[in-house]
Amino acid sequence: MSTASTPSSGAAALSLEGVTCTFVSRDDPGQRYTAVRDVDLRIAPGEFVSVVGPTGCGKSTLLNVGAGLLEPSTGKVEVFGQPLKGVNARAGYMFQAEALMPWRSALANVMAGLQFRGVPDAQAREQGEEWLRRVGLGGFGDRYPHQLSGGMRKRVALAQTLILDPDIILMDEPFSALDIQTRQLMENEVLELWAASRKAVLFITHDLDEAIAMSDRVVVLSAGPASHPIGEFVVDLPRPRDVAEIRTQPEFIALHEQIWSVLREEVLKGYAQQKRVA
Ligand SMILES: Nc1ncnc2c1ncn2[C@@H]1O[C@H](COP(=O)(O)OP(=O)(O)OP(=O)(O)O)[C@@H](O)[C@H]1O
Repeated sequence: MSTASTPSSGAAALSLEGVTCTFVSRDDPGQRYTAVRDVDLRIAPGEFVSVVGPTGCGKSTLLNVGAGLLEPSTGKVEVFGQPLKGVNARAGYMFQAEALMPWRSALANVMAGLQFRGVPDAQAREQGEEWLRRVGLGGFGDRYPHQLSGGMRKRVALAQTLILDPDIILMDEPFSALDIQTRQLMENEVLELWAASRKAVLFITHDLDEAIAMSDRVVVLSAGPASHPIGEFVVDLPRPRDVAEIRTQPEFIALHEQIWSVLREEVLKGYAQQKRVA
């Protein structure tokens, strides 16, 4: 197994150490459910890390911990060497669900974060237009979310996240609702934008192909309860990458086989659990 360690020099952009999260059980309020247990996860500045694992294993839970939206039951969370208190102000998020404000145009959506930060309107507008151009939506600023396709809405959401220039980008299955062609276009766009500014990225996905194609490192989580990392793989495929083309490379296929051999059993366990619950 090409086990990896994060570059150790300097503080991690995001570091989770011994993180455990327990919830009141949804089935039996008298019981507690341990979603993740004793998780260590470090993302270096500029590193693109994907977390894969079976459905319901705790991927979003870890992302929420990194975002500061969920306080772990035990464990330590640090952002650039500082303990995280409250919401992670150095992070930007992109979630699976649509987060655009339907009453605002695309441009107004992209500008919103800057306006909330008190940036004067004219400046926010200028930057908003620039970001819409960067995500290929130059002429669409006055459209409302319902007038845009799913892929275009994702581009607006991407611009909305990146305009704030976060040092850490947290993405929770951002493209899972898109058709495969649009999805691959968006993945390539994200890689291009990432290459230009090299932020730390924590990317959550179900899709192992997507994880390998995008990342520097793939972390595999075990099935829950008490999910934890059971494998870590360095992806040393050359960049820039085209996510559609790279899948045909022998190195990609070999790595896919290697990771899948670890992930497969966990996916089966996760699936069996879901069936029991259903
Ligand atoms: N607030 C909560 N209260 C109770 N249980 C919760 C809560 N949040 C998450 N869980 C449970 O913790 C486990 C992990 O959930 P999480 O959403 O992190 O998994 P996931 O790997 O992101 O799932 P998916 O792949 O389906 O998106 C699940 O069993 C879920 O039901």
